[in-house]
Amino acid sequence: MSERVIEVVAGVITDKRGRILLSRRTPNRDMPGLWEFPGGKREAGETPEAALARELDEELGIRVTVGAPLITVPQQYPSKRLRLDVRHVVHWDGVPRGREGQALAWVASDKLGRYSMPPADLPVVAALQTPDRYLVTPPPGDDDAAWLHALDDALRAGIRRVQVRLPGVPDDRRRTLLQQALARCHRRDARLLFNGAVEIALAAGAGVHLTSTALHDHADRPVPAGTLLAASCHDARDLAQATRIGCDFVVLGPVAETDSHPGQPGIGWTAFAQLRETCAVPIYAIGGMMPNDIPEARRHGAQGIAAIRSLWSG
Ligand SMILES: Nc1nc2c([nH]c(=O)n2[C@@H]2O[C@H](COP(=O)(O)OP(=O)(O)OP(=O)(O)O)[C@@H](O)[C@H]2O)c(=O)[nH]1
Ligand SMILES: [Mg+2]
Repeated sequence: MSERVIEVVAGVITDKRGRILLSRRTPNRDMPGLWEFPGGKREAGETPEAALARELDEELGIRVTVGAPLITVPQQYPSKRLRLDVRHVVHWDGVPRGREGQALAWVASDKLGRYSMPPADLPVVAALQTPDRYLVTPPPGDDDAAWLHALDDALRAGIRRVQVRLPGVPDDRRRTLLQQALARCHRRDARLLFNGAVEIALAAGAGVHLTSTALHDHADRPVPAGTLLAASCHDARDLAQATRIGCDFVVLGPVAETDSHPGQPGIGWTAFAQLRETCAVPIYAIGGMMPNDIPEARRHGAQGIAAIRSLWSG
């Protein structure tokens, strides 16, 4: 494994209609024909902002104002390691042209998935398209109404992805709770994944969240395309298996110590980023995570955070 990390800066350039500019790699470079966010390698002594401005002038002939960081993706390729630092471009002068003979395309954000991209770009697309918070529900205790009320509060606060865990809840009550939770999520255009038997999730019309144990019970993707599939991962072996069976996203951790596992130290951000390098699946960081950790999570290649306590008010 090569130790030197290539620092790459790329830009998300969005037009007034919300379309994003992609650039196609030309035949004479590595990964020819794949679509990417315009940008390139940072030179020694250059800030990321200066490097991106220079690359976009060279490649597209535009002068840009570089805005907020979106995500930084550490990625191991067969022959190199890179860190892809993606920034929003807030303003530009000039009309983008493929100055190096490359094709360009303005693509609606929800159509980005139709373009073949390098592995490091999959977490970037996920960061553009999908929520930065994944709520994991606490057990309902003996008060279903209070639990549903707290779910409504979370949805009202902007949560759009929910993992429902109902350990030890008897069949009938579980079926009813799941239906009621699903109705609330649908009303807010949020997606619900059930952490439990695949048949129960599919029968209810929910997505599936596999535990790190259940993840290894499947040889193939156990749900149709269009039904969300996620898994809990702790190490590179779990991430490889999640990739093999086609998980749409995973959670990885614990990053920090959590109240639910006191005394068990987290893996920390450095190990998190090293694990993220080994795969291309979108990852939420879990374990002691709060909403104000999202920028740090994004800097280490996570698309956001997963949490119970800090995303649930009940
Ligand atoms: N610009 C850009 N590079 C990406 C993306 N995703 C990704 O894996 N890469 C990789 O990051 C590296 C960036 O190199 P580049 O070829 O754009 O570098 P450059 O513009 O400085 O060109 P040059 O090295 O040919 O002079 C390549 O290995 C490329 O495959 C992306 O979205 N945008
Ligand atoms: Mg380039």
